[in-house]
Amino acid sequence: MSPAHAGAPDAGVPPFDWGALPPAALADHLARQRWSGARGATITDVRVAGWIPFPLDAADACAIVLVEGRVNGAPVRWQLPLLAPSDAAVDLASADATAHAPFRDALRAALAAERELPGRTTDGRPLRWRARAVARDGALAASLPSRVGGAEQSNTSLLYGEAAIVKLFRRLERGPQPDVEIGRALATTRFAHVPALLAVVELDEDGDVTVLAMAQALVPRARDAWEVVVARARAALAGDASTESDAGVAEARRLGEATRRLHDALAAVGEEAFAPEPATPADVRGWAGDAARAFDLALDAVAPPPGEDASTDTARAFAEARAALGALAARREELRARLDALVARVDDDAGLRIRHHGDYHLGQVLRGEDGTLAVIDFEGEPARPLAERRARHSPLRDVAGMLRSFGYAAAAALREVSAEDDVAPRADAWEAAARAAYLDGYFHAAAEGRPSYLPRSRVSADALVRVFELEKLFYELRYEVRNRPDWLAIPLRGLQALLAAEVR
Ligand SMILES: Nc1ncnc2c1ncn2[C@@H]1O[C@H](COP(=O)(O)OP(=O)(O)O)[C@@H](O)[C@H]1O
Ligand SMILES: O=P(O)(O)O[C@H]1O[C@H](CO)[C@@H](O[C@H]2O[C@H](CO)[C@@H](O)[C@H](O)[C@H]2O)[C@H](O)[C@H]1O
Repeated sequence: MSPAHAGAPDAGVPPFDWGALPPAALADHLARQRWSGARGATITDVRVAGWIPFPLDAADACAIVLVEGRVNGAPVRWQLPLLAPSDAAVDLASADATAHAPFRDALRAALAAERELPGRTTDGRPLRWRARAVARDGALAASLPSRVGGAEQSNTSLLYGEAAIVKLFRRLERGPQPDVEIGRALATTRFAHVPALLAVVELDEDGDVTVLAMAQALVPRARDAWEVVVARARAALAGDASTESDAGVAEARRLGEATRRLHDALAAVGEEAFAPEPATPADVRGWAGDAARAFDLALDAVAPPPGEDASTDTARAFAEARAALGALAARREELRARLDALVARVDDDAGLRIRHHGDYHLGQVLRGEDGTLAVIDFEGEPARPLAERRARHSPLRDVAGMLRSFGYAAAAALREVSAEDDVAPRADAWEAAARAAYLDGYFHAAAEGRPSYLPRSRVSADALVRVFELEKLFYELRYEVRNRPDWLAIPLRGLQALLAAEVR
């Protein structure tokens, strides 16, 4: 690669030709990252689409590089903050600027100063990187020790002391980013369980705006509800029912109440993009269709990859999932009939479609040291297109997501105990108690009665939750195939339980 002119370099920093990064090295790097959403996939047509030179105090060339490619034929765009790779082999993993403290410092300073930086596309059109403050509370003003977030996540988060967290969105789509949109909107409501939005970074391409990053107030020393609830499930399995597990059920009820408050607030935001709309019988049929389609996608996802080595643990997990989904495929008509019966049960009593969280699970609720809850990550399911993630939907989809998460927590605790301990019935009992408490918290949180966004009858509400749980479960099977094949058994356990209840 020839170092060539690449925008306006800082004095003393050797210029670097970002446009000449080899597509093969980029494709290989992306296929290894969870944040690419294409881990293990073949990424084709990879190219550098543009870059914004990012000045650092240190003498390293750095840029926010925009990369385009196709995953299974669909176009995807990513942002890669990179330092100029020093080796001829172009090791992009070690060039990731987020791992480099001077980059993190420079990013914080740029956010605090609301900097604008010029860049250009590979074909010479201008780009603008623009930081904008949302709250001027000084959380980003001072230099603080920074680190890269350690959580398993879909993007990359940078933490600054105990003050702020900056999330760099990795897969980019033009238009409003729901995480920012909902964070801003909730700040106008009485809903207190959301960290303050501090700043936003946008990319301006001749008036087309893409959100690149957001800064939020950090909840210091937070534990997420996943950690807390799995600990409770573990205690329940150990037979310590009197203390920890009872507390787990109380925690589930509190989460139910917080979810209800979240939906109350989202339904009350006075903006066009948030205005509730009626959920029609056609919508309900569409949601059942989504669940059926999610099943087909899950079935495709567990197909053996070409040249699979059947002796590996991953191949065995795939084979197990294939067998379970294959058995269900043979009963496809039955599944369809069951979905139709659920649709009929709801009829015209589906409530309203409102903005909702969209990827709600225990990992999305933080618990501060004082026990305060904070809901994060309003981006929606990362694999869905932006338009779907911003669409209004039944809020019961979030309820179903959290119920699935209790199933995950029970299964995760179960995985830790020896197969000889016959504790599966205890895991089932704990999950049933947590589910019941969560639903009780959600439906009975308020003395003021049922809000108009919920179905009038609990029978309709429960039927909708069932449809969304099935859809989520099939989504999870696909998610685990791509990201954690050794966790495939978890949604499979949920599938068996749901089918025992639903398809007879
Ligand atoms: N405001 C916050 N305060 C403390 N930790 C946070 C905050 N926001 C996110 N985190 C941490 O960062 C992780 C990833 O955040 P999340 O928004 O879920 O990212 P992603 O969209 O990439 O999955 C969370 O699981 C949590 O551990
Ligand atoms: O990265 P995101 O948090 O936006 O969401 C994705 O990753 C989640 C896992 O980190 C995944 O959630 C699934 O696993 C959780 C336990 O790790 C469990 O609590 C959830 O119920 C289960 O769906 C989520 O589906 C995915 O979109």
